Amino acid sequence: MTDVKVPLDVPECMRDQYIANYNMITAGSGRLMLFAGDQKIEHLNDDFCGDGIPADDADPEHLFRIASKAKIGVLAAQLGLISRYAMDYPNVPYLVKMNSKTHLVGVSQKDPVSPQLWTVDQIADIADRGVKIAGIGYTIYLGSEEEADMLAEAAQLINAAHQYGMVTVLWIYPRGKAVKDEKDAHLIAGAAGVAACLGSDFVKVNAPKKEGTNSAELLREAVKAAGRTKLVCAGGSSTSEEKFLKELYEQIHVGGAAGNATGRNIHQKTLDEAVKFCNAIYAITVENKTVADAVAMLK
Ligand SMILES: O=P(O)(O)OC[C@H]1O[C@](O)(COP(=O)(O)O)[C@@H](O)[C@@H]1O
Repeated sequence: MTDVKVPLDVPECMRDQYIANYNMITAGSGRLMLFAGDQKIEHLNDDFCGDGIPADDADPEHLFRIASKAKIGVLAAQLGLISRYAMDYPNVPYLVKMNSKTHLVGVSQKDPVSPQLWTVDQIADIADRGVKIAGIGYTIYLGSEEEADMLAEAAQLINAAHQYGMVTVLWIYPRGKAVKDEKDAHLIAGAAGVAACLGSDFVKVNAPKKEGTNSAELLREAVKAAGRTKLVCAGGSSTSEEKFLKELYEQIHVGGAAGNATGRNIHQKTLDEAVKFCNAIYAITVENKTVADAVAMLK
C-alpha cells in the first residue's frame, strides 16, 4: 500500500472516505487505470459504429459489461449513463465525468468550452443509493477563450468533491486558436502544473510528441510539474495491442506517469477481447508486470 497524502481541503471527518476511494481506484498501488467511457458525448457515434468496430460497441451497455468483467481502476462516464446501468453493475467503481461536449463544432469555428452538467451534491445522492462513485472528472481546454470559466468551475468542483471524500481527475487539453501545438511537451507540462494548482488528485493529458524524440522521455517535464498531482496519459485512437502496451510501459517506467486513461483501445473490441486487453493494461499499470507478461495475457 502506498501512503495516501490527504489534501487539506478534505474535511477531517471525510479523510477515511477519501483514502478508501483513492485505494479503491488504485488498488493501493498509487497508479490509476481509468477506463474512459465518456465518449458517447465526446465523439458521438463515430467511435462506436463503423468500419472495423465490432457490433458489441454499438450498445452503451458494452462499457459496463467490460468494466464488470475486467480488472479496471475506475470507469469514467456521465451521470445519466451511470444512473441507467449501475443498478445492474454495482461492483464497478465509477468516476462521474462532470462536463462533456461533442466534436461537432470544430476548433476552427469556435474555441472549445464544456460547462458543468451536474453538481457534486447530485453525484453524492446517487452514491448514497449504493453506487460506488469514487470520484469526479472534468475537462479544461487550456488556451480557449473560455478558459477562465472552465478553470473556475474545475476549482470549485474539486473543492466540492473533496468535501465528500471523492477523488478528482482533471482532463487538461491545450486547445483553441491560441494553441499552436497541442502536443508540445512544455505546454503539456504547463497543463500539469495548472492541475496541481487547482488541487486535483490526478491529471490526464495527451502524451507529448515531437518528431524524432522519445515521447516517454518528453513526459518527464510534465510529471515534475504536476508534483503531488499524479499524471496519467490518454490512450488515443485504436492501435496494435503490443505497441499500446509498450508505450504504456514506457510512459510509466521512463516518463514517470502514474497510469493511463484509455477509451477506444478498449471499447472498440468484442467483449472477450476488451476484457483481456483491460487485464493486460491493468497488469502493467497496477500489478507492475512487464510488457511480455501483459502480451502473454492476450493469448
Ligand atoms: O483513449 P482515448 O480513446 O483517446 O480516450 C481518452 C479520452 O480522450 C477523449 O476522447 C477526448 O479526447 P479528444 O477531445 O482529443 O477526442 C475523452 O473522451 C476520453 O476520456
